[in-house]
Amino acid sequence: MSTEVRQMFSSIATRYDVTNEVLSLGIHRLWRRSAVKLSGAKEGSHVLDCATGTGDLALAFKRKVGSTGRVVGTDFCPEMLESAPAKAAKAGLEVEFQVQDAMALTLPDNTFDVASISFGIRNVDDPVQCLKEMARVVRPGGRVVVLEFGQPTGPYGALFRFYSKTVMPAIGGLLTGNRAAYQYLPRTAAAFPAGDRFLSLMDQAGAYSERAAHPLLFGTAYVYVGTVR
Ligand SMILES: C[S@@+](CC[C@H](N)C(=O)[O-])C[C@H]1O[C@@H](n2cnc3c(N)ncnc32)[C@H](O)[C@@H]1O
Repeated sequence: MSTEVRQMFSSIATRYDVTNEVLSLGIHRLWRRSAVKLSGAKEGSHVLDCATGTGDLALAFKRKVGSTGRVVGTDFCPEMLESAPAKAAKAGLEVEFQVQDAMALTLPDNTFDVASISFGIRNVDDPVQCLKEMARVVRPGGRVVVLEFGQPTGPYGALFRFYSKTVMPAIGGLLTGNRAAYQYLPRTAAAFPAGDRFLSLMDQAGAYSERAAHPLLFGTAYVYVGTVR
């Protein structure tokens, strides 16, 4: 499973950013800002961004933590990471990037104030293991922040499902040449436990003293925040 996921991301890596921008109408930037705000990261904080892909959330964190802070962006797909260092350099931001599997990080315990993952946790083989692993590398009292799609309901939800099932694969396929990837991404988003169901995964991880779900745009996405025991 993880090999197929890695190959899929590798095939869309060079077109990922432009496709993201078009398909989200730029809204992903606002969502990332919310994730950074809710993480409690401040000047000087040490942050790990898992499944960082092309590094957008890592860069948003670096803007927050400043030159005294440290941000490490990790992903298990080297091709997704490829453009990240140049993006950071262009923005004048110093971020470290490493190839790492979010389910088995080769980083010491209690290293970071915050660990984050955006639109990545639904792609890992075992989200509970990933939540444990992220908590392991965060100091007690620090936070784990997850940004992930939800399943909005009502008339807006119907519109969103139509958009995900038809518009996303068509445009994503056109821009990347991999229509299947843009069928997989909304399909996994529709099936992934959101809201209270994700909070119970956080409970199963047994690593958080508090956890909360913050809906964005009528539940189109959520920011989940866990305080590490
Ligand atoms: C939809 S992209 C999101 C990228 C980025 N976080 C963002 O918000 O744009 C999902 C990313 O998760 C990565 N990924 C999936 N499973 C992973 C794992 N087990 N360990 C590390 N990265 C993983 C993929 O390589 C891909 O870059």
